[in-house]
Amino acid sequence: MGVRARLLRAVIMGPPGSGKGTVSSRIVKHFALKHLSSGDLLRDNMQRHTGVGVVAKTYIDRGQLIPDDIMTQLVLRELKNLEQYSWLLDGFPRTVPQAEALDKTCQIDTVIDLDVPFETIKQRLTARWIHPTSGRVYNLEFNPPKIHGTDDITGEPLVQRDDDKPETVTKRLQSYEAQTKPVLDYYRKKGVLKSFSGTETNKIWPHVYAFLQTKLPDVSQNEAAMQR
Ligand SMILES: Nc1nc2c(ncn2[C@@H]2O[C@H](COP(=O)(O)OP(=O)(O)O)[C@@H](O)[C@H]2O)c(=O)[nH]1
Ligand SMILES: Nc1ncnc2c1ncn2[C@@H]1O[C@H](COP(=O)(O)OP(=O)(O)O)[C@@H](O)[C@H]1O
Repeated sequence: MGVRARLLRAVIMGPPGSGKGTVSSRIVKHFALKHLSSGDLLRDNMQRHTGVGVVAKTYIDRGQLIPDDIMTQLVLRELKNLEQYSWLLDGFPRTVPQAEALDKTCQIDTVIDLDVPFETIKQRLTARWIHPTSGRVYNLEFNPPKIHGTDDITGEPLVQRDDDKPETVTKRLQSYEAQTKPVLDYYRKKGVLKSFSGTETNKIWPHVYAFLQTKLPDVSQNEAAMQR
C-alpha cells in the first residue's frame, strides 16, 4: 500500500444493555483499535475511591448521567494517551454538549448505533454479571461464565452492577431517551451514523463486522473467531 492508513475515530452507541460492551469486545478481537469505555473508566475510579469516582457513584446509583464537564474532562484526558491509535469510544458522548466537546478535539469518522428495543433490554440487564477489573461482561442466559460466578480468564469473582436493579434501569432508559437520543440526530446530520437494528447480538454482529471491514483490515488470526 505504501500510504499509512488514517487512524479511525469510531463511537459505539445504543441504550444501556444494547450490547455495546459485547460488540466492542468482538470488534477489538478483529480490528486494531483501542476500546475506551466510559462506564469502565468510571467503575475503575469508583473502585479506587478517586474524587471523580466518589462523585460519579452518587449519580450512577440514581440512574443519572454524570455532569458533562466532569465526564468530558475524564474521557478527553484518556483519549490524549491514545492519539497514535485507532480507537472505539463506548458510552461517550451521551449528550450533545459532550459530542460538541469531542468534535473540538477530533473528527469522528463513524458512529455505530445498536438499535435494540427497550423491552429486550430490561430482561438482559437483570441477568448481567461483570468482572470489574477487566470489564468483561457475562449474562446468565446469553454468555454464561464457564464456572458459575467466576471470570473465565482470571478465576476471580463476578459481581452484579448496583445500577442494574430494575428501578435504576428504568431511570437509565429515560435519561437515554431524553439526553442521548439527540446525539444520534447530531451524528445523523453529520452523515456518520450507521444504525444496526435487532434483538440479538449474534444477528447484529455479522453486519457490524462487514461494515467495519470496509474501514479497517481484519487483523485476527482466526477466521472462526468471526462467529464469536
Ligand atoms: N439474551 C441476550 N443477552 C445479551 C445479548 N447480547 C448481549 N447480551 C447480554 O446483555 C447484557 C448487556 O450487554 P452489554 O454488552 O453489557 O451492553 P451495554 O450496556 O450496551 O454495554 C450483558 O449481560 C450481555 O451479556 C443477546 O443477544 N441476548
Ligand atoms: N458519557 C457519559 N456521560 C454521563 N454519564 C455517563 C457517561 N458514561 C457513563 N456514564 C454513567 O455511568 C453509568 C454506566 O455507564 P455504562 O457502563 O456505559 O452503562 P450502560 O451502557 O449499561 O448504560 C451510566 O448509567 C451513567 O450514569
